[in-house]
Amino acid sequence: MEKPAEALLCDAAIAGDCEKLCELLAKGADASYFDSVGMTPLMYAAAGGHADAVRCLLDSGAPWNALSPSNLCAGDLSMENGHQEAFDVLLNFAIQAELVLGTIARRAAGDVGSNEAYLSERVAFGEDRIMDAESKAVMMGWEKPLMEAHARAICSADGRCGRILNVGFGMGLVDEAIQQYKPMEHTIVEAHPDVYDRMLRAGWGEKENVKIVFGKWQDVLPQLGSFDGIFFDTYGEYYEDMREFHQHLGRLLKPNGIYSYFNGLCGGNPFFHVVYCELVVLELGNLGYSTQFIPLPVKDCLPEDIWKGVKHKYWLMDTYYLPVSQASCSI
Ligand SMILES: C[S@@+](CC[C@H](N)C(=O)[O-])C[C@H]1O[C@@H](n2cnc3c(N)ncnc32)[C@H](O)[C@@H]1O
Repeated sequence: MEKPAEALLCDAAIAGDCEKLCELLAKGADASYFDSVGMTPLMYAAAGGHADAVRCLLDSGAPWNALSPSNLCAGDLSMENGHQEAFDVLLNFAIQAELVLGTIARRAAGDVGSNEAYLSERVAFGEDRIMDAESKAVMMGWEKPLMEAHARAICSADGRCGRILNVGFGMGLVDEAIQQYKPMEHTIVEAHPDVYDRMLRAGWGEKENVKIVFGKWQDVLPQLGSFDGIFFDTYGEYYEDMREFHQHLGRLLKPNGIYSYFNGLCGGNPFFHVVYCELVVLELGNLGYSTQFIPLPVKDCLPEDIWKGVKHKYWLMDTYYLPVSQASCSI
């Protein structure tokens, strides 16, 4: 008995047989098919490094972001197996797709998302974490070395620590690290009333060089001046919100200033993470900023039991890529 067209599609993808793939697809075989082990033809083509087959399947509507039962997408499989050409084809396609999708989503929504629910609910403060009402972690202590590295990056513009802005106080880890550099002025924007209350009780309101601005960054930006270093790390917001923040960098960041953000975008999947790193590079590039990533190993910060009691594991990779952005002309 002849196999179904989609099973033949998988066979052709495994073999990298583009002629057969084209023939099957032209006859209507479904490029988004998952076989009995949860794999798609695109995943097979990517795992085998068949770049032309990957192209052909993507052009026929194969979903680039479909996940296997082990939570791997075609891009992860090309990456894991060291197939650079197939990886590049997938990466370029994914970036274009997300750019288009973002534009469509913005048009449909009319505005960026909102984290009103998070801001109106209580948060719980633990020794090494802040949790929201749904048992998701707002901030965790394991990020301390990352926050110290972010502080170092944004406090070094022109070799001195001038005016610094941090958006999102959380556990105050990055702010404690920023204080070590004795900034001329240190502005902190925080929107959650419980976090704000806690920072006041911890004495942040009395520090001479610290100015706390309570409110959502979206609402308080007009009150802020311009800065030598800016760090952005909010919670419950989307990529679109950060993208919106970036539109204000031209006014907020001084010409030689340094901008960085918590790079947790798609922290659960290596390929999606690369796609979003590249997307930010591209979008900041269009705004006149050049971005470099400093790789930081984080495996040792994440012992097995770190996620105990946390509903969503927001970071699953061994390396953190710390972004450092500066106006292209100042580099
Ligand atoms: C992940 S935590 C920041 C952690 C911080 N970098 C640290 O070192 O501890 C995010 C913080 O952003 C705040 N936040 C969320 N949305 C915000 C908004 N729109 N404007 C200002 N702050 C916001 C949250 O209440 C939370 O305190």
